[in-house]
Amino acid sequence: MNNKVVEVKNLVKNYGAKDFQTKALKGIELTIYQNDFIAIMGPSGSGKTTLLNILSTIDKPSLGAVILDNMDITRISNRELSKLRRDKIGFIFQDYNLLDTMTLQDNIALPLSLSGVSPKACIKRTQELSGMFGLTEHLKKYPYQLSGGQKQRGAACRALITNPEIIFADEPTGALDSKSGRELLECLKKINEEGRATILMVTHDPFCASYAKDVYILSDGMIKCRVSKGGERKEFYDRIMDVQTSMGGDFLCE
Ligand SMILES: Nc1ncnc2c1ncn2[C@@H]1O[C@H](COP(=O)(O)OP(=O)(O)OP(=O)(O)O)[C@@H](O)[C@H]1O
Repeated sequence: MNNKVVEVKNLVKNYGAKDFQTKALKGIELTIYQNDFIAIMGPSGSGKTTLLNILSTIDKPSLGAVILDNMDITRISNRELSKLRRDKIGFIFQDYNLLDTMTLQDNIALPLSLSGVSPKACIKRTQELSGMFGLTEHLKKYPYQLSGGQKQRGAACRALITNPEIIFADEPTGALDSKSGRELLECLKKINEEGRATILMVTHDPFCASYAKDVYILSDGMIKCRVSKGGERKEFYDRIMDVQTSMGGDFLCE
């Protein structure tokens, strides 16, 4: 059995004051093991973003715990949080979040250089990762000279460069055309299969989710079911679609 990376215990999130409360998460229990590739799906308003924001330390829960490295990361100091975000967690956002004034190479290497790694080692690691993501010839370019797909693959390299314990991805293909989305997902799948990344992504897209190994369906702030891969991706996609249909239609955001 693989090691536990993140343990989510009885996570509750209520927004607003007592009389006008929205119960966004109603007691989520979830364990993420090393080398998992998990997709969280669910209808609009089911709590996906809320869950991801709490797991990735952007927001705090009303109740419950998120254990990473024997620490409850919902209760640590800001200083410990910065270190945790820098060393242990990688993020891939829908809109890339690359810095416009830096080349792709410098963008990818940024988390490493901030950690004080030598320029030579930064370049070596950047070249290795960017090669895996088909970006070698684009490293000297600035973000405005790159396609959306190239930018997002660059953002994935930046998320991976410190070898974080876990990568959180928020609709990573949301702004990409289908070909670029597929290229990104193939890269993430490969790096996960090689045992180099544990990934949790939120998506409303069954095609995107079918690249994961397990899909958790959120509904009304609770995990309603888990669909695990087993066979081929296409067969997994069909099963995800079946579950989606059986739960009353598609999960597309409005
Ligand atoms: N800052 C907030 N204040 C009050 N209510 C909020 C806030 N953020 C989210 N909510 C509510 O919490 C519930 C869960 O929202 P959340 O954004 O997590 O859903 P989601 O599954 O990510 O939806 P979508 O797929 O549309 O992005 C919704 O009912 C939403 O209206």
